[in-house]
Amino acid sequence: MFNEVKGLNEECGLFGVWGSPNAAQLTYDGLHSLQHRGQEGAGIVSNDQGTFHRHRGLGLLGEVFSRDPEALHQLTGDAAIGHVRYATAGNHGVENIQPMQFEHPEVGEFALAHNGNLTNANQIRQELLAKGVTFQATSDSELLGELIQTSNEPSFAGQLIAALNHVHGGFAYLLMTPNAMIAALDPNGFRPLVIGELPDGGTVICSETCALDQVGASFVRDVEPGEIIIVNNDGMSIQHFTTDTHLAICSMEYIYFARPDSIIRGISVHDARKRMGAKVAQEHPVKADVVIGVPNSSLSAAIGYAQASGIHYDMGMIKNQYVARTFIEPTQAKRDRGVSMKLSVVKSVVAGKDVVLVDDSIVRGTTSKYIVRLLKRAGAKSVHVRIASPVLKFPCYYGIDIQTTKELIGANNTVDEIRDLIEADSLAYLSVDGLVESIGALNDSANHGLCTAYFDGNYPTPLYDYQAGFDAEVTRLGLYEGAN
Ligand SMILES: O=P(O)(O)OC[C@H]1O[C@H](OP(=O)(O)OP(=O)(O)O)[C@H](O)[C@@H]1O
Ligand SMILES: NC(=O)CC[C@H](N)C(=O)O
Ligand SMILES: [Mg+2]
Repeated sequence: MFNEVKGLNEECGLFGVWGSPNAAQLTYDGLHSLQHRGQEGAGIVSNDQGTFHRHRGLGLLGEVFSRDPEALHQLTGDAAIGHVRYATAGNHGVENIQPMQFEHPEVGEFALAHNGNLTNANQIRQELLAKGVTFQATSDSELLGELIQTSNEPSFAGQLIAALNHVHGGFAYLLMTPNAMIAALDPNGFRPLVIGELPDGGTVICSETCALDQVGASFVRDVEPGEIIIVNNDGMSIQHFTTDTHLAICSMEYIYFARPDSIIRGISVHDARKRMGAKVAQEHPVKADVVIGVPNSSLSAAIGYAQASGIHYDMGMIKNQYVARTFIEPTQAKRDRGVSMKLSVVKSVVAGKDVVLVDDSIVRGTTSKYIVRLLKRAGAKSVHVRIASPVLKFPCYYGIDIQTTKELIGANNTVDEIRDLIEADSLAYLSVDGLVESIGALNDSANHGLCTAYFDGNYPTPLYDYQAGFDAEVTRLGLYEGAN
C-alpha cells in the first residue's frame, strides 16, 4: 500500500447525507475534510430512490475518484454514505474498503461503514463460520452486517439492535437502507460522531464537526453512547440499543487525531491542545529563548506552551506540503527517510538559542530523535523536549492501530532513557491528571468521560480477544510495576 509515513496512524472517517440533492458530491466534500482520519482507501454508496450505487478504491479520496472521472456522477440520488479507511483489522485489500454492501430479505439491501475496532471480532467470526457464513472481507467491519443477516429476530430493526449488543469495543457505525440512514455509537462513545443540518433541510451524520463546516451544515448534536439515530423522509428519531453506557471518548482524538478546527462534545480541539501545552509548561518549566512546535499536530500545544511560559513562539520547523508518499513496509529505515523528507528547520529561529521543542506525542521516537539532531545541526545551543500528552505505554484496541507495546518507546524505556535515546538536553511529559484537566471534564464519572488507557492501562471495557495478549505484554514489560 502507499501511504505517508506517519508516527501514528489515524482511524477512519464517516460521512453520510440524507435528503439533499447531489448527496454523493456532498459526501465527497465531507470526506475530503476527514481525509486525515484515513488514507488507505475511500468509498461512497449513493441511494437513488432505493437503488444503490457504489464506488470505492485504494488510496486517498482524490485518487480513488480521479482514476475514474465518471464515477462521482454515477453516484446519483439524494442520500449517500461514505468512508475513509485506515485499517485496524483485516488486510489492506480493496475488499475491506468501505462502505460494505449486503442483500437483505426485508429491506432489500443495506450499506455499512464503521469507525473503530471490535474487541470480540475473532469470537464473532467463529460463531458466524459455524453458521456457514462466507465472508466478503477480512476486517471486523463486515461482522455487524453478517450478524444482522443471520439474526433470528423477525425485523431488520430488531436484528440491528441484537447485532449492536453482540459486538464489543469501539464502533461508530453509519448504515443506509433504501428508506433510511442509521447511525449507532458504542456504549463508551470512543469515537466522535455528530449530527448536522444542511441549509436545504438535509441531514448529515459524520465523524467530526470540521466536515459539517465543509458542507455548510450547522451542528445539531453529538450522537450519544448507546444511541441509534434513524433518519428517513419523516425526519429523525432516536432509539437506544442499550442504556448501560459509560462515556469514555478516546483522549487521543483531542491530543492528535481530530482536526484542530473540530469541536468534540462541546470542546474545541485546538483550545484543548493549547491547554495541554500550557499545562506541560506549568508542570515542567525550563529556561529557554524560543518555543517551537512540530508541524502539523503539535502547533496548538506549542502555542499554549509559549503563552503560559512567556517564552516567545516562533516557526522553527516547516513541513513539506508535498510529502513523499512512500511504499511502506514499515521498516525503521523507511520511517527515518520519511521524517527527513517531511520536516526541516528554519535555522535563523534556532541558531545559538536554547529551544523548547513541543510535540503532542512520542510513539517510536523517530520524529523526536530526528528533529533534535536537526536542531543541533542548525546551531541550537540546547533542545528541551516537552510532550503535551503522558507517556504512551499501552496498546489501543478501540480503533488506533497500536495493538502491541513492542514498538512503543515509552513502554520499553524510562523517561530518562528516552531523553538519551532522542539526544535531548531534557525531556518531560504531561501528567495524566494534567491531560484530563486540560481537556476538561465531559461528565462527573471517575474517568471524566475520557479513555486514557494508552497512558495508564485503565481500559473501560473487557478486552475479550485481546486479553491474553495484553496480559502477556504486561508481564513481559512489568508495566504495572511502573516503567517510569
Ligand atoms: O515517535 P514517532 O513514532 O515519530 O511518532 C510521533 C509523531 O507522530 C505524530 O505525527 P505525524 O508524523 O503523524 O504527523 P502530523 O503531526 O503532521 O500529523 C505525532 O504528532 C508525533 O509528531
Ligand atoms: N480505523 C478504523 O476505524 C478501522 C475500521 C475497521 N476496524 C477496519 O479495519 O477497517
Ligand atoms: Mg506530529
